[in-house]
Amino acid sequence: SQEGAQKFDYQSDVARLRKIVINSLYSHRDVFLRELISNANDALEKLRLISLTDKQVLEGAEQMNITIKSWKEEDGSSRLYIRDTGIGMTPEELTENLGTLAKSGTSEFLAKAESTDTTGTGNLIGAFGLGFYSSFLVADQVYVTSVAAKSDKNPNPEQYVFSSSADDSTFEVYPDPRGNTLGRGTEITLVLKDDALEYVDTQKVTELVNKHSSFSTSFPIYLFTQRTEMVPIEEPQEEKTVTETAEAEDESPSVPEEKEELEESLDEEQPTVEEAFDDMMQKLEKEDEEKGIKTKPVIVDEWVHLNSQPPIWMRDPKTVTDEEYERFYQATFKDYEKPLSWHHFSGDSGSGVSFRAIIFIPSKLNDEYWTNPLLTSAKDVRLMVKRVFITNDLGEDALPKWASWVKVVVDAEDLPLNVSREMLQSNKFLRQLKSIITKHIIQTLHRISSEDDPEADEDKWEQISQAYNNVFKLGAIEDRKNREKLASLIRFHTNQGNSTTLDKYLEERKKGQKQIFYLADIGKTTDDLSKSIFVEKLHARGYQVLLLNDPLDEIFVQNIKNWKKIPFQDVAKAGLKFGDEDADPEEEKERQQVLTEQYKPLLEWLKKEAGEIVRDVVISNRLVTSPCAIVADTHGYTANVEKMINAQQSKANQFMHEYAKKMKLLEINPRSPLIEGLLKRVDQLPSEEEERDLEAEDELREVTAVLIDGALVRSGFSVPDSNEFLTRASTYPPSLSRRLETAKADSSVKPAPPVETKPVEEEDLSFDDTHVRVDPEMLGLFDQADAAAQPQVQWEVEEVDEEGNVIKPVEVSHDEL
Ligand SMILES: Nc1ncnc2c1ncn2[C@@H]1O[C@H](COP(=O)(O)OP(=O)(O)OP(=O)(O)O)[C@@H](O)[C@H]1O
Repeated sequence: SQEGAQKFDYQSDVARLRKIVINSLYSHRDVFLRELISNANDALEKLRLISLTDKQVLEGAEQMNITIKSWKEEDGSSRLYIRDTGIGMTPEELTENLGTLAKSGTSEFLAKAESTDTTGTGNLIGAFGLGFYSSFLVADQVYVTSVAAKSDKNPNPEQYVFSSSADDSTFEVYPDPRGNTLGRGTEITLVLKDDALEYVDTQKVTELVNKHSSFSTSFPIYLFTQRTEMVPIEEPQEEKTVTETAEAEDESPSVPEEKEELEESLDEEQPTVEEAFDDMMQKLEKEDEEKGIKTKPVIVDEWVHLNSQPPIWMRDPKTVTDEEYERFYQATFKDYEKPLSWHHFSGDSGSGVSFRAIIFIPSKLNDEYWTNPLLTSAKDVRLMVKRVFITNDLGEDALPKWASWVKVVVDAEDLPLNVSREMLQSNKFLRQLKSIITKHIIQTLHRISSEDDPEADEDKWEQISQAYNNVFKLGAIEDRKNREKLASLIRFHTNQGNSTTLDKYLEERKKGQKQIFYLADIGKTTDDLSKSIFVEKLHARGYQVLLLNDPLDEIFVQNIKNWKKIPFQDVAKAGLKFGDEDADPEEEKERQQVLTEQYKPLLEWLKKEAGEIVRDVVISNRLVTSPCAIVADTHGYTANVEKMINAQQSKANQFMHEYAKKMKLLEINPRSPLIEGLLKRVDQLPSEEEERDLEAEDELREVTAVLIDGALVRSGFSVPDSNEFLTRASTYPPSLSRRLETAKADSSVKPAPPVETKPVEEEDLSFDDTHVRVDPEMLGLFDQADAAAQPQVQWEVEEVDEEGNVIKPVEVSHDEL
């Protein structure tokens, strides 16, 4: 062990992590280079950021870059050096940063990794990033040599070494006996394992850097290479550019100032293995001999600039391949899955700032999003100024809440480099950024979904729809300005077994139809919903009903209220109209009156029996085979809303709730034989008080109770005492139970008229808005205090498009996208 060395035990989590890395990730070991370069890049970014306010940190090393060198030592070991001139580490930081794991969620990660097979772990790495410990995938022994940047606190930083072998449970930290050779920054020395010698091959390294790091690293990466040149023998000139191979290893890599010249050599073939070298020599000698010149081969050292291409967002989108976008996304946002889609654009904001940006749509939302969608704030808007990373924390309001999942890189040309908290609020460009990004997300989505856009992609839209359908609902509720555009993206299931959008629904509506029919019941399957008694007649007649089973649905519908002026109609509520009711409303009224008169005794009887539950009993126009249904009055709660309200902790207005709960109607189906039978039996009851048949009344009361309870259940409401219902049903005389089950109504219906051909605008539409509303706040969807303190207006920032035109806050129809 080295002189002055301090020995430390790894923190237990580190020991576990290293074990996982070493044991199970063999097939993923290429990642080590990406991880080390990413750390180097981070260290350089930190340095650059501090240097904006404290110039002295730059002392010690002039340039900011990353250098990679592979070398075969005299002792036979092959080593890979990855060095950066970044912020560096003090000996305390070496111990702290490399000996412990500070990351949150580490333990869960470890537990997961230890319990999954290697393929699963491969994915985990991508998501988690193993960082420095991945070194041990390829190295038996690792040294981290580091000199921290100069600061007031640390005016004379010294060079220290962290040393650890792959199978040690301890590590050492000691002062470097060579003194300060780095100037500033960190050098990782990997003593490669015998089975990892492929990484000394410069071509292999070049390949890996190109693949994983070249787009995401904003500092130059140089790779040490050697090239053979033929030098004429006659003129024994000083070999300035030629170094003996053995010397180079002592020298810490210093990168030539004239980088440009060297870049071309990237494409040239570089002999890296001995056979290739010999071949080359022979060829060159032969060529020179042919020319009659006497030459000898010499080896020229070179630092080749690997990432000489401008960063991906600065390039012309036409020149960037899909694969490059995908790799860039995965490396930058640490997602092991590919993005579903992206949009690369540039613009000029009204405040004169030109910028370039790429927005990415991840393959799925992370779990956090739905735990509290309105409290999550955007974490992945990476702001750069002239290629320099500034921040990925643009504050609470960087994006609307519904869009907090989007991943963005944005590079602005003329923004002060020291973006502070206050600046985020006061800078005009940064304030505009939100609407610029939002607008582009929506445009991208519309392009993929719209049927007549050249970029439309049905399969992709299917995937996006799967992952983001609810996000669009949330967006339509939250973001009033973009409500229409977001709502038009939502897909709904229907009773006809397909899915549809609101626009398509209107296109396919029937003649005369002036309502958008929907049935909402949280948690039911769409299959269950399609069998609901409220849907039966609409379905039989051929009308489309949207089947909504997500908690957000009801809130969405109630917030937007109508689509293109056609109101939504809950089919479980009063007010349902087909739109083709008999031409003469008088006639219809008359028929209703005749029926009401005919059924009067039964209606009265039922009203007495169901008085606790419903406000009134009426003849139904919505039932086909079912004998009866419980329907919410216009001002009442449907079963779904009642469920949502009951789930709420605080029932602020108890009186209102009790009132709304009572606002139900019992509708009976005059065509049901059961109802007809019931009418007969009520009629048969003796009318004179003294002749009452108490036994017959009791029996009838039982039948009625079963019927009402059944209606409650089938209408989605809960039965006051469901046990009682079951007992009642089971104790009922078998003959009657059987009748209850088998009695079938005449199920013939009149089919709906053909599809409406007139556009919506030409129709005479009027609707009332007296329906009971579910207030999103009441349902705890929005944080109440928050919502009160920050009214909706907070999103209404002044919007300026990329061309600099102020966009007036007028409603833009989604067709204009
Ligand atoms: N080249 C370096 N220069 C300066 N500090 C470094 C360097 N490499 C690592 N570190 C320090 O060591 C810490 C641990 O590194 P490690 O790679 O294990 O995790 P990370 O970089 O924080 O996370 P991850 O790589 O998973 O994103 C870093 O956070 C950083 O502070």
